[in-house]
Amino acid sequence: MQKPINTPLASTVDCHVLIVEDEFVIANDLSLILGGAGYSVLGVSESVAEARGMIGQRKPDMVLLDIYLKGQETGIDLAKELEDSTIPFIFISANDNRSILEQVKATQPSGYIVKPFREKDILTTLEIGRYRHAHSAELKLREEKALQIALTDALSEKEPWETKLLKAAQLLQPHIPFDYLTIRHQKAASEHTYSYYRVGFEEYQIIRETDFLHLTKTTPEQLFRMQTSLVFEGAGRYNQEAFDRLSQQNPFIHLLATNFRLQSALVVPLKTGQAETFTITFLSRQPETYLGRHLALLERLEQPMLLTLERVLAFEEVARLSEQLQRENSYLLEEVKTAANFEEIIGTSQHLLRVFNQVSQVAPTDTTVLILGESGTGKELFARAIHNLSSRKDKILVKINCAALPATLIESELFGHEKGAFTGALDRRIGKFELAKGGTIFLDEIGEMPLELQAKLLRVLQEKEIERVGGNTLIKTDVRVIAATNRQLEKEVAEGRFRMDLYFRLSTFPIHLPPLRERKSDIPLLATFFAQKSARKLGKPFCGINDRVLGELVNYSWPGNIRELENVIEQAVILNNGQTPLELGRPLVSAFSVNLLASGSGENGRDAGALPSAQPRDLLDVKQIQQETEREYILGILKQTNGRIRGNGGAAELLNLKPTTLEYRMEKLGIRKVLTVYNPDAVS
Ligand SMILES: Nc1ncnc2c1ncn2[C@@H]1O[C@H](COP(=O)(O)OP(=O)(O)OP(=O)(O)O)[C@@H](O)[C@H]1O
Repeated sequence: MQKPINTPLASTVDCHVLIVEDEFVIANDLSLILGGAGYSVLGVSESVAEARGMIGQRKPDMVLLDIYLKGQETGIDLAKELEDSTIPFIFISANDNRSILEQVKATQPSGYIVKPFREKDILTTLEIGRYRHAHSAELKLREEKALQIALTDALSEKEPWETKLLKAAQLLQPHIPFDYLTIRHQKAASEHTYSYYRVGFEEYQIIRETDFLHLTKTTPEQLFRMQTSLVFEGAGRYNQEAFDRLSQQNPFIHLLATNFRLQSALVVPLKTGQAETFTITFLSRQPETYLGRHLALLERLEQPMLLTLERVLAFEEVARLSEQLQRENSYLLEEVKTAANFEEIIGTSQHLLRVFNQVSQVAPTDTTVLILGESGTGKELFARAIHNLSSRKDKILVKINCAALPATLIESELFGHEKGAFTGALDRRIGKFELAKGGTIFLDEIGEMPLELQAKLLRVLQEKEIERVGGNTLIKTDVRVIAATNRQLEKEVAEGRFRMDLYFRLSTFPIHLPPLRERKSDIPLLATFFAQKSARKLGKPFCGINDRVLGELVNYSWPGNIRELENVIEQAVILNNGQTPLELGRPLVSAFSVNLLASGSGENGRDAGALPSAQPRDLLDVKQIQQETEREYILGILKQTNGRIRGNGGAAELLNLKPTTLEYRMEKLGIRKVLTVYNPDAVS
C-alpha cells in the first residue's frame, strides 16, 4: 500500500517567486503582499523575454503570471515553457474571454486569480498552488521510480530482445508518447534495429526488417547505408522545423516520416561500457509532441537503464562464453578419446620421414594445408600433429567431417546460423569457424563439400570473414585451415565437382600420405605398437607377434591402410590368451572394402572400378587391388550367409545392394554362385 502523501511545504522565505506583470502598480502591489507574507521575491519582469532571462539566471519556485504583457508574446506562451520545465505558475488576469480561458486551462496552471484581487486571494491561492505542486511532484517521483523498476524488470527478463524492448516501449508510452519507436542496437561487428508501430491504444505492430523493406520499398543495402549515416551524439528533441531539418539531413528519418506520416522525434543514444550503443528514437504524428520534460525524464532514466542494459549484456556474454566453453569442452572430451601425440606417429620408412619433414616445415606457419591420402593413412593424425606443433596448440582444434553431414546442414555447421534462419533454427548457434577462434579447423573429406558451399569456403579463406546463415553481418575469423581428402581432387576438378580456384587455394601446401602397402617396412613397427596399445587397454600381457603372422601382415595389401591394421591387431589381442604370441583371429579380409563396394556400385555416380583404359600404370594397379579387395569382401560376406544372396539376412541385404546388382558384380569379379555351403578351407 502506498504511504499517504503529506509533504510539508518549505517556509515562505525559501519560496522564490517571480512576478511577470507589465503594470507597474499591480506588480508593486504583489511585491508588497508577498514580501509581507515572508516570500522572497526574485524580481519583476514586464515581458516574456525578460522573464526568460531571469528564469535562466535562477529557477523560481513559483511564477505569478499576467496574460497580456509587453512585447509580442503572451503569458500563455511562457506558461507552456514553464510547464515543460516543471515550474509552477499562477495566472493573474482581468481577462475573462472564453477562448483565452480555454487556452489558460490547457497550460495546467497551479491557480488563477482575477484582477482586481485582495491580499487574501493572493496568499491563499499561492499556498494551495504550492501544496498542489509539491504533491504532484512527489507523485511524479513515485511514478518515475515505479517506471524505473518496471523497465529494469522488463529488460532483465529472459526473453528475446524484440519482446523485452516491446515491453519497455509499452511502459514508456504513458510518459513519452509515440506512434513509432525504433531502437537500434549497435555492437562492434553487428547491429540490429527493433521497430514498433502503434496501431491501437495498447496495440503495437513489430516492424521487422523484411516488413520494413517491403513497406518502404527499400533494398537492404539502401537501408544499411541510411542507417549507418545516422549518428546521434547526444539526446535531443525535434519538433516542427527542427524535425524538418533532421529529416532533410537524415534519409532514414525522412523515410520514416514519409512512410508513417511522422512529424516530431525524441532521440536518446545510450552508450554502454561494453562499447555497445542503443539509440532510442520516439516518433510522433503530432508536430510538437516532445517537450523538455520528456527529454528530462529520459535523461533521468538514462543511468538506471544503462546499468540494467550493461548487466543484461554482461549476463548474455557470460551465457555465450559458457556455451562456447561447453562446446569446447565436449570437443576436448572427444579429443581425449582420440588423442594422438606427434610421438605416437609410428614409422621410419623413407616415405614417412619425408612427410615428417614437410609437417615440421609447415606447422609453425599459418599456411593452409591439404592432406591427401587414402582412407586410414593417418590424415587426421597428421592434421592434429600440425596443430600441436603450431603456435595455436593451446587453442582448440575443431574437426568437421564434410561427408558426414547432409549438404543442407554443412553451411550452418561451419558458419553458424541466426535464430529463425531456417525451419528448425530455434536459437542462434555459432558455427565451427567461430568455435575454432584462434585455433585450427580440420575439414575432413573436403572433396565431399557441395559446390555451392565451396564458393563460400573460398571467400572465407580469402577474406577471413564469415557470415552466419540468415545473418547480415560479417564476422572476422582467426582460424588456420587444414583440409583432407581421399579423393583425387584434380580429377574432381576436371569433372566439375570441385572448384578449381578452391583447389588452388587449398593446395598451397599439399602433403601426400603414402598408403601402407608403399611403406611395408613400417608394418611390423605399427603392428607391435597397436598390439601393445590394445593389450594395455585390455589389461593383458603382450607376448609379441609370431614371425609367420608378421610375414602375413607385411604381405597383405592393406586397402584400409593403418586403420585396418589397427582393427586386425585389436581383434587378435582380444582373442589372444595373453600367454602366447599373437595369432590372427581371422583371414585378412578388409572391412575397408565396404567403401569400395559402395562407390563401385555407382551410388554417387563415381565408379571406382570403371577407370578409363588409358590410365597410367600405377592407377591400373590400384584398380586391380580394389577389385581383389572387393572380391575378398564379397566372398567373406557370402561365407557368413552360407552363400545366400537374396532374402532376409542374405548377402545383398547385408551389403545394402539390390540382389541383381550383387549378382552382376559377382559375375564381373568371377565369383560363381556354386558357393552355397560354407567351407572354410575352400574359401580362405
Ligand atoms: N603413423 C601412424 N602411427 C600410429 N597410428 C597411426 C598412424 N597413422 C594412422 N594411425 C592410426 O590409424 C587410424 C586411422 O588414421 P586417421 O583417422 O588419421 O586416418 P585418415 O586418413 O584420416 O582416415 P579417413 O580418410 O578414413 O578419415 C587412427 O587410429 C590413427 O591413430
